[in-house]
Amino acid sequence: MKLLRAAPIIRFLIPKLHQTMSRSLSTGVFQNSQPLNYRAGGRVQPVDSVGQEQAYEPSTGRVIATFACSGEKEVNEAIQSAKTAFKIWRQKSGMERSRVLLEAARIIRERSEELATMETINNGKSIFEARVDIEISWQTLEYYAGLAGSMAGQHVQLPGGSFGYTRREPLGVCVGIGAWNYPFQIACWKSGPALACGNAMVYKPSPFTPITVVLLAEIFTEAGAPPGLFNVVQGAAATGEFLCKHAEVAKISFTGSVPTGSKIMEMASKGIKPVTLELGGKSPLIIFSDSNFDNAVNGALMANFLTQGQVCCNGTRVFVQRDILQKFTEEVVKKVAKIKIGDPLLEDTRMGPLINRPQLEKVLAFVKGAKEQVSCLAVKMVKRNQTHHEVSLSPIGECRDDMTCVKEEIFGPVMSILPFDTEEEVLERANNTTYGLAAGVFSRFELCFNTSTLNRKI
Ligand SMILES: NC(=O)c1ccc[n+]([C@@H]2O[C@H](COP(=O)([O-])OP(=O)(O)OC[C@H]3O[C@@H](n4cnc5c(N)ncnc54)[C@H](O)[C@@H]3O)[C@@H](O)[C@H]2O)c1
Ligand SMILES: C[N+](C)(C)CCCC=O
Repeated sequence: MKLLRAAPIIRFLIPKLHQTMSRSLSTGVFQNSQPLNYRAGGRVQPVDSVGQEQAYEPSTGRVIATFACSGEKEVNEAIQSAKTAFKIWRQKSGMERSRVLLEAARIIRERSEELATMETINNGKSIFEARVDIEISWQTLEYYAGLAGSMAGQHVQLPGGSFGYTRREPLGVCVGIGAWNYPFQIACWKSGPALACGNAMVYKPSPFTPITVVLLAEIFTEAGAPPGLFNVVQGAAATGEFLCKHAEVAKISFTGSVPTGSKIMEMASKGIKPVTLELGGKSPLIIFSDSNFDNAVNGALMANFLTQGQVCCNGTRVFVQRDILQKFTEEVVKKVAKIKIGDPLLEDTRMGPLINRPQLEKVLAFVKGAKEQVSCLAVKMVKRNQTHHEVSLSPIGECRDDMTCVKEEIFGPVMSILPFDTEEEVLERANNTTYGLAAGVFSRFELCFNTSTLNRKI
């Protein structure tokens, strides 16, 4: 049974204003002291390791966790733990599985402020955004809980009164490997459908963000999942490879970059394992001059600066119809200047730091390269914060399709603005990318589009 895939469409989420809740943690305080691996229903230290990693609090650059990367033996232990739970879980009815997922969703909702705070500390995104992430996380589990009870096979009438039927059966032990930009949410996207369908899971988060997924593992146990149903191994590429190559893994669900996705597919092919890949993007956002101007500007800001621009489906190639180009660029620059950058745990902060120093350097190199490619380029460095993982907001004026910053995924707060004249021209250019992930259109006309072909219906 395949894991279900989230719709690859930009959703212009309007974050809700949440009630301010009391928090015991502030920036610069949290220090992890517990094991970060999880198997057989509890936190454990790995039985072997392939090196060590450190996780940081991006807003201060402090090390908040030092942990061993799980070796081959520990990966095997986690898979055996999942196998044990699978034997119990696969016998449960959909309704029984649904109850556990609904209870997990309820606990997440109840603990959402604590979870959002931890996500902010380890990832750097503003608490304002992290709350939305946690809300989407429990909604994801609720959604799959809703499907669990109604999954059924088919009955096929055959000649002579015979019949055939199909059953939907779980695969077994599924592996989830996640990225660092939405640590808790990605773990829910993967575990929700896998567990709802009767599978067990071993999950490996990014070594940059090891903290919150272990809280999810504890929540599943508290919700009534059999011990071993959802396990966590920590580590980087080597640990991920042990997981992908393990003979008893039935399926791999991966979220991350295109180069890693390609390696995962290759490893999976050796064991003829099905894979689900959620990879990077360089998505177009097309703004026609007839669109509601304020909506379009706000949409472009969200599609470029959410989570400091570190979002897979961001609309980073912003195509703007030429007659509104100047007005649009001026308005974006004005609004970007007002985005409050700072301590991500403060209520009014809307942008925190990038995930780490290498990511910041990568982003700044793209901006520098863009300046070199176009002499009249307007790069607006609006503001930098004072911590060591500074953020620069850089809407880049009048880019060309052949520029590196337009072709490659930057994964940072950089918006490339590209003028266009006609609908036919922009559809051609929007689709001219090696990535296929999301797309957005602002217009007053009725539109239909998919990730590979954009068609405008009047
Ligand atoms: N499409 C989506 O839904 C989605 C969502 C979030 C992020 N992303 C993409 O993720 C990328 C950013 O995340 P990242 O930097 O963590 O990506 P990444 O590819 O570097 O790492 C992703 C995960 O893969 C692991 N990994 C690395 N090498 C591996 C290997 N050889 N074998 C097995 N596992 C391995 C990492 O440890 C991490 O857990 C961006 O490209 C972004 O667009 C996509
Ligand atoms: C659609 N969300 C909620 C912004 C999540 C996107 C995750 C991709 O990086």
